[in-house]
Amino acid sequence: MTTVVAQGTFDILHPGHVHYLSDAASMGDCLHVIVARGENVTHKPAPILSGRQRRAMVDALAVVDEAHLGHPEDIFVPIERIDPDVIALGYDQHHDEASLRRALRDRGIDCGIRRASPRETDEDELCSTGRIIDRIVERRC
Ligand SMILES: Cc1cc2nc3c(=O)[nH]c(=O)nc-3n(C[C@H](O)[C@H](O)[C@H](O)COP(=O)(O)O)c2cc1C
Ligand SMILES: Nc1ncnc2c1ncn2[C@@H]1O[C@H](COP(=O)(O)OP(=O)(O)OP(=O)(O)O)[C@@H](O)[C@H]1O
Repeated sequence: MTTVVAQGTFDILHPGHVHYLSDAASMGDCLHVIVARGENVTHKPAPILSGRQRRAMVDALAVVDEAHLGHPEDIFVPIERIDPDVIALGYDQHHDEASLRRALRDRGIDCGIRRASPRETDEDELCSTGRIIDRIVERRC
């Protein structure tokens, strides 16, 4: 039984998220997803939707076995609880694999790190939360 963990903000779901989570699910038998707390999303604008709503939407996807709202202070607490075999990072996620590997080793967590693939996007698809919001502003405001 191979347990995989994926994580992200998942604000306003789009096909890029579904691709990432399907790819992560294909790396094992059971997929857990950690949904970032709004206060910890510091590298881009804060999410529009609440953590509770983002978690519920991710949890409803068929490829996801269980979605968890992330820990507010220590990102390794849910990892210790889930005890995954693999952490699947999104293709463009900013996390540095070497430092993540070191932090996992320091905490005594034995798991691999893999990268998901990017999705080939059709011209009529918007696979970015930021771009979906830009289009809403452009067309409705
Ligand atoms: C292994 C791992 C575990 C994480 N666990 C949490 C967590 O418990 N709580 C949280 O708020 N963020 C957690 N994060 C951080 C966010 O998911 C991530 O840094 C970010 O804010 C979402 O980025 P993205 O939506 O741009 O991909 C974790 C990140 C990693 C790599
Ligand atoms: N087109 C895509 N192909 C594959 N994975 C994707 C794609 N779009 C998003 N993802 C994955 O889903 C993860 C979580 O997405 P996130 O919540 O950061 O949304 P986003 O749409 O990338 O946000 P934004 O466009 O506002 O930066 C991303 O880090 C990325 O790895």
